[in-house]
Amino acid sequence: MSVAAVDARPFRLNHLRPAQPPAERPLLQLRSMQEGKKKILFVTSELTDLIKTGGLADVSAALPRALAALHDVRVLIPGYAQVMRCGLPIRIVGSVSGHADLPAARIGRLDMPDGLIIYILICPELYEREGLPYTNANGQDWPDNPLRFARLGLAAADIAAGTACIRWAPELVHAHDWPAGLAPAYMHWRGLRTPSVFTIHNLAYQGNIDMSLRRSLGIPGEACSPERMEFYGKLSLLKAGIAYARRVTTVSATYAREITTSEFGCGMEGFLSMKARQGLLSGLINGIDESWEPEDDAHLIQGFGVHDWAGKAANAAHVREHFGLAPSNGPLFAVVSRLVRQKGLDLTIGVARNIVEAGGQLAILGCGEASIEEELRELSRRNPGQIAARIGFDETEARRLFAGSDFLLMPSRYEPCGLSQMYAQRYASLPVARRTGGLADSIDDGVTGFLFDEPTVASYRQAVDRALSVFRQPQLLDAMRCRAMGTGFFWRHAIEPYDHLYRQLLEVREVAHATA
Ligand SMILES: Nc1ncnc2c1ncn2[C@@H]1O[C@H](COP(=O)(O)OP(=O)(O)O[C@H]2O[C@H](CO)[C@@H](O)[C@H](O)[C@H]2O)[C@@H](O)[C@H]1O
Repeated sequence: MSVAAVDARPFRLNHLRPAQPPAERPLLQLRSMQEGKKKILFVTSELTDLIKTGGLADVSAALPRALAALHDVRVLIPGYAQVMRCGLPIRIVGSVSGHADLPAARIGRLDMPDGLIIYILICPELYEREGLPYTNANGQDWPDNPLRFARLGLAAADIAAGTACIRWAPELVHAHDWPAGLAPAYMHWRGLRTPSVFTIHNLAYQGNIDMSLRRSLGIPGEACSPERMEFYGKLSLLKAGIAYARRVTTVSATYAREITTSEFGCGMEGFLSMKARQGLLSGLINGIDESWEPEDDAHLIQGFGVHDWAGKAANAAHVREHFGLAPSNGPLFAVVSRLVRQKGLDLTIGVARNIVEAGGQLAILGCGEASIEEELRELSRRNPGQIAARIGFDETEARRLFAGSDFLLMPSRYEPCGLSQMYAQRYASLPVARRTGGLADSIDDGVTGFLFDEPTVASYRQAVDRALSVFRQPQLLDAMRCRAMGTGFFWRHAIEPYDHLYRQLLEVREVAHATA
């Protein structure tokens, strides 16, 4: 999850379809499914429908919808200016009182057209300002972020305790990334028995704050130890989530293992290893929502299906024209990415010449750190007609790039899961990616994409060469594209482990109640 500066425009409200129970399910079974539905509150700082800076927003929007057939999942999100002016009615349904320096706030309810219920934490002095969720327009963190996201965590605890007066109380709270890390903590400090799950989408963003803020956030003294949320002399909101949640998940099995090592653990490897040994840490791979359908995606210039590459070519022609690339029959490589060090753009700059010398072209869409943006602009200036970088955030162009490109470049230094490589495969663009995290778990090397091991230009170049070689073999290219399109990483195939986890935690709770 990003703290980098990106545009956060509202997205099409209807592009996510709710998961439907299969039509042939007998009525009785459906009724018992309804009865078995558990009330779950997602706590998140981004949601694609309303505000997005990266993959967290996609998961926060798609996973509750995919789970809707099994559970009553609702979402709590801060009432940023972009959320408050989303154009849909927000009804005030409750309120939460102040605590320490956290101001009182109101709870609004937003019913999305597809039925998803979103609770909005309305607190104008904390959230209604021009800028992005974590930063101002210049990319600097909001100085009151500790207060802003502590308020989010405490509101979740208020809702779980039933003190927010919204006439709905979750049986389980699922908090995401550091901005929601204090939700399980406040629940614990309030003595609530409602179980909580905390998901790490990106361990590198930790929400570490000054210890002197403890009192103003209403954090008790017991929290300031290495077994809790103290982290090298600071208080870490991410570590609070890990410490106090009943279970911790991250977004792929490989990343779950990686973060217990010093290479990927960002200083928390010891703490996470302990959680893993206790059986409290697991990796559940992300999915993609049902809108990723190349045959009828309204964003595309022309739809296409397997073996039918005319539509793909139409999108490629559009991309070339839109990006100012010369007409060509050569391979088209794409980058759709937040521009941060994690994503390895420096490595892509290192292989760019190989691509161009082999007759390939490169179209880059992204935004983020100013220095990386400038390096990419410079790369584009040096290779007119062959390499083009568009700095910005654009959902439609991103989809057209996935559809029009032959290969997607994703040389991430680490990647908790990654969604872009899943979108690309669905749209028959073969990912060239580092064998790490969710990239290793979602790309079948030589079958649906190309993996390389070391975060070096030399290792990456070998994978790019393999991609170029496949491009010269149309039958093999066709076969790999068809296999990639068939991988179908849809959420409907990925929700079962979440359902299992929720039920496991709730059963433990019911047994504890029964024996109390
Ligand atoms: N300029 C641009 N214009 C339009 N769309 C753009 C864009 N730049 C990026 N995107 C889109 O933003 C999303 C990025 O999601 P990723 O999962 O690939 O990475 P991110 O690092 O943000 O997410 C973090 O959280 C997710 C969710 O768990 C993990 O998958 C991931 O590994 C972790 O780093 C994708 O939907 C992508 O298409």
